Amino acid sequence: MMRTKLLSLVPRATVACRHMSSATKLTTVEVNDKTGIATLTMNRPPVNGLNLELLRDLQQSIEEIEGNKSCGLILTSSNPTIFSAGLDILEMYKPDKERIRAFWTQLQDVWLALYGSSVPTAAAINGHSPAGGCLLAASCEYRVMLPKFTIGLNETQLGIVAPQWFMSTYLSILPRREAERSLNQGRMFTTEEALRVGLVDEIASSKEEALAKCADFIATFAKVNPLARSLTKQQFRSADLQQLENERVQDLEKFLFFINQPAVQKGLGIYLESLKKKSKN
Ligand SMILES: CCCCCCCCC/C=C/C(=O)SCCNC(=O)CCNC(=O)[C@H](O)C(C)(C)COP(=O)(O)OP(=O)(O)OC[C@H]1O[C@@H](n2cnc3c(N)ncnc32)[C@H](O)[C@@H]1OP(=O)(O)O
Repeated sequence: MMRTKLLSLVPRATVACRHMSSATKLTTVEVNDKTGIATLTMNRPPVNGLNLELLRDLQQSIEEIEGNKSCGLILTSSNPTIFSAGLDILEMYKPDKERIRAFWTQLQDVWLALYGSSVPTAAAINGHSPAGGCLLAASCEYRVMLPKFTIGLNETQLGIVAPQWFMSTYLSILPRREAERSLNQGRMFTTEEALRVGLVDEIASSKEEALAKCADFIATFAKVNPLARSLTKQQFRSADLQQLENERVQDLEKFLFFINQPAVQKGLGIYLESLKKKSKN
């Protein structure tokens, strides 16, 4: 049975949204009293690397926003130059057996919750957004990005393979040819390039402006019947969601098999070293 919460199809736009502010350790949720829109901020220095704990907090925050009947969700970062560096490579390099299972399962859960969220979602991409960072942004329905940053699924550049549901997420935004080519290349798009191919919807000159544009997008649903909107979104996304639901155990095993290959471990080690050397220069 599909566990996505598209399914709590409670009308939302008609509900008076109340202010709520809650903090878990690595994410914060703040609801605007006037608009009822929740801003979910990732806050894991230095680069919002998606480790098990940040993923857990993201999941909890998304559930909280769904539960509080917010009118929409805006995902952003507290870091002024990085939206998210993607999966924390330290989770995948020389991994602990139990933890890496929990880590990948939690990533699946976050994707199911965000991509399948019953509320309108938007990402204010206020910094670099490679790989898993791009996955989170692309799981939202709308993206506004600041100039001079990069975004993309760069997995092949690291010698790893983006799984099927990463591909589906890209395909929900990009034309098939563009999605295939850029995934094969592991291409990182500049903000301007991302706008040109449709990976982002708008460019904003500041985080405040990006948040405002995301709120404007969410406001476009104010007069749309919330049940009709939610069911329509569900119809668009259910095949992708259902595919992971059906195959999540195999997806986990495939990930574990792949990540434990000596050549993959070697490649991740070299990549980590190159990142560290870069930050020492
Ligand atoms: C078939 C299916 C099979 C399935 C097969 C498996 C599929 C897996 C899918 C994987 C998805 C992913 O997301 S993989 C992750 C991909 N991510 C990336 O490639 C991003 C790499 N990072 C960057 O490009 C940059 O760091 C960037 C984010 C732009 C920020 O640049 P800055 O100059 O501001 O900062 P840096 O100096 O580089 O980084 C600061 C510190 O953070 C660390 N750091 C940076 N990114 C990190 C990261 N992702 N994980 C851990 N640590 C990271 C650096 O090493 C530094 O550590 P110190 O030196 O100690 O301070």
